[in-house]
Amino acid sequence: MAKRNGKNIKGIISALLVPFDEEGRVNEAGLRQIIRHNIDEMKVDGLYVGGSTGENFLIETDVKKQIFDIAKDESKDDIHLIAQVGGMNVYEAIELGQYATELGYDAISAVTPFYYKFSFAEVKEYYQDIVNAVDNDLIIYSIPVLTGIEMGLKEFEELFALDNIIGVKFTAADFYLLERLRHSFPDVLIYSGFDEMLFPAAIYEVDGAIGSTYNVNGIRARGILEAVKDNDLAKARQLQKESNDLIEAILANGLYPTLKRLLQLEGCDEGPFLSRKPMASITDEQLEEAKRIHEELL
Ligand SMILES: CC(=O)N[C@H](C=O)[C@@H](O)[C@H](O)[C@H](O)CO
Ligand SMILES: CC(=O)C(=O)O
Repeated sequence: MAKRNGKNIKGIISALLVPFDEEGRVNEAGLRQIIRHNIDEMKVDGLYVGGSTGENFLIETDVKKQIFDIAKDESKDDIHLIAQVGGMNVYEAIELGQYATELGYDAISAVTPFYYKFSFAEVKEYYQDIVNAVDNDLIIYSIPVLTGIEMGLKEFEELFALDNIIGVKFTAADFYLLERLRHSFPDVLIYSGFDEMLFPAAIYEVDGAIGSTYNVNGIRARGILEAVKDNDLAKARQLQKESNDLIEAILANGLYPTLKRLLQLEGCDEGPFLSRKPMASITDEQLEEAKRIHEELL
């Protein structure tokens, strides 16, 4: 029986990074350190497990389950857990959704299916199939720049009308659509998906933010949400500026390898922090730059 805690998930949620070893296996000790770093140092409200940031589309179903297990075991009930289960295989999405629900995940999330140019009718049926089969709350993951699936107000309205769909991780720079969604669906949970645009998203009263850089920049991000709530826009803008100096440098140096290196420099030091092939692991030059980023921008 699902706990149905989805509606409580607000605030800063890190998209969990996963360190791999030379053979592409999960470095469990390192992963546990990253989870602890998020909880103890970044003070995050939750973790988004199995996202792009976790290199999730590069790994096997049983490894996805292993990562869900480790995240639950390490974080217990201290924070909210969202399991990203979506992909191009709806049967796998259902299997993973049921698995994470059994483990006690507060909600599941599913990216829109990608690669083939699916029609909206196909996308809707995909979500319908998942919520029919999984007894949990579901957060849509919309990231058109990577999936090619663009949805407007009408499409979101149809999806939000499905039972158990409670929110959307909105990873787009379309602030017009964001405003229309917020205004039209005051009870739907909306999470900002681009960390570099958290401040403007917060002005439109998103419920929280889900992103990769919160693994290392969670404190500033929380500061942005709080400053906007307190109507201190100058402070929020300053924190976004500092965050974006950091994010710009991270993106230029390679997003996931640099984030993993920054975590190592923050003391998550157990075992290899490699990427899953075909994603490249960090080079010596990138290591040097990560050191500079750590010293000057974090
Ligand atoms: C593809 C990807 O990683 N997207 C993340 C969330 O959706 C973001 O957190 C970005 O990584 C971040 O905003 C940097 O661009
Ligand atoms: C939220 C994000 O970065 C992800 O898909 O992992």
